[in-house]
Amino acid sequence: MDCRQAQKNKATEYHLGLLKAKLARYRAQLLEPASKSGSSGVGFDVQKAGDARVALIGFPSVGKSTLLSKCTNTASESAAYEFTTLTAIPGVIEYQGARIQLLDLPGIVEGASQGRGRGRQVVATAKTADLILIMLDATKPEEQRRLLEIELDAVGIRLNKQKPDVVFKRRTTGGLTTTVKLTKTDEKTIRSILASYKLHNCDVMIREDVGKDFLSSLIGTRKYIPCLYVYNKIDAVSLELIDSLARTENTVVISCEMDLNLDYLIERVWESLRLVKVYTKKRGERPDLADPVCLRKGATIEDVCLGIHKSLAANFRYALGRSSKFSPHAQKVSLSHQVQDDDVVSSIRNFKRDVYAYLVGWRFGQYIS
Ligand SMILES: Nc1nc2c(ncn2[C@@H]2O[C@H](COP(=O)(O)OP(=O)(O)OP(=O)(O)O)[C@@H](O)[C@H]2O)c(=O)[nH]1
Ligand SMILES: [K+]
Ligand SMILES: [Mg+2]
Repeated sequence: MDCRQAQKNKATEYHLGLLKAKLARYRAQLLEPASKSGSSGVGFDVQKAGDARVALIGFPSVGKSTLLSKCTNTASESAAYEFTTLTAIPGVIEYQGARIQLLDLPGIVEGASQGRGRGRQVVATAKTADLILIMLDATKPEEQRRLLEIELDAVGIRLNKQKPDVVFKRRTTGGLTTTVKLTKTDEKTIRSILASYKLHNCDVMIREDVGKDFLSSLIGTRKYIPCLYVYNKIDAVSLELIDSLARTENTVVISCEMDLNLDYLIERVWESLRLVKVYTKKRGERPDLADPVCLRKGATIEDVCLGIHKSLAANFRYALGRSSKFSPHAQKVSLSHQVQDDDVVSSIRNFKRDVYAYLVGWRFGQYIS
């Protein structure tokens, strides 16, 4: 070996050494308790994109990155060692005309919510998701699922639970209305809870038999997020186990490596997101089926307008509603009118440059002009 080659090798070794040290430091951080200044409850700095965000949460090496690489055009490194993924990696699933952001995240460990390593950052990111995929290794003991639920619960994430039906408005005067009989708590307790949060000047309307913890959902510390439990690596377990897992509620079994059931998983993701597709249509033309506006269930004409262009809602007068759920005759509906899946929305400008939006019927995929 000549001298130059030896020097080159030395330089390479040096850089590799630095790189390895850096990686080792990152990996150590993932397991360290959080410092006071460092990893707070703030999520990774990844822009929300597309129509919905789905976060992958799981222990290390369950196959999160393998799944991202299989379902999207983004490659995320996967390997047999733990903490291969060190940050949030977004990919896009295109399905039914919707663009769903899938977020690959570092594996978390028990105690993540308490600040073990980057776990806080991971669970904080999960809180921004429209759907959480709890990814599990089918070859590992069943308790893994409960351990992850505990971590998410600790940061205020309620999985597959309905948000309490309570309306809350800050006002200059206060008032409490209950429209149902309360059995788990009483008005006096609720008043004292409100007072303890110094919420004297607000209107609270309780329309459900809530418990004492309803308030945390009101002030935003609780998030109600749908969740699917995804058992990976079913290529390595018995048929009996696969059978019983697959029959469990909100559960999908897959094998990333063998490409088993991945299409079905995406179908279930789509279903769980409960997105509503609304097609836009230019006057005299057929609706644009290739590029629907995707909205949350319960979305209104106003949301549709905002999804198309900001100015549309501002110039809005009324909409003519003729969705499949309504009579075949056009009728006026307001901005707050809720749209249905497969509705068609069309915008027209009249002479005064006012913008109207109206719905026309779309039934069983059959366009009624
Ligand atoms: N048998 C089997 N192995 C799999 C499957 N999917 C992934 N693996 C393997 O599991 C290991 C971990 O995969 P990763 O995708 O890196 O897992 P991860 O959850 O992203 O891991 P971290 O980023 O370290 O948290 C790799 O060796 C994969 O080849 C599967 O369906 N079956
Ligand atoms: K891994
Ligand atoms: Mg990974």
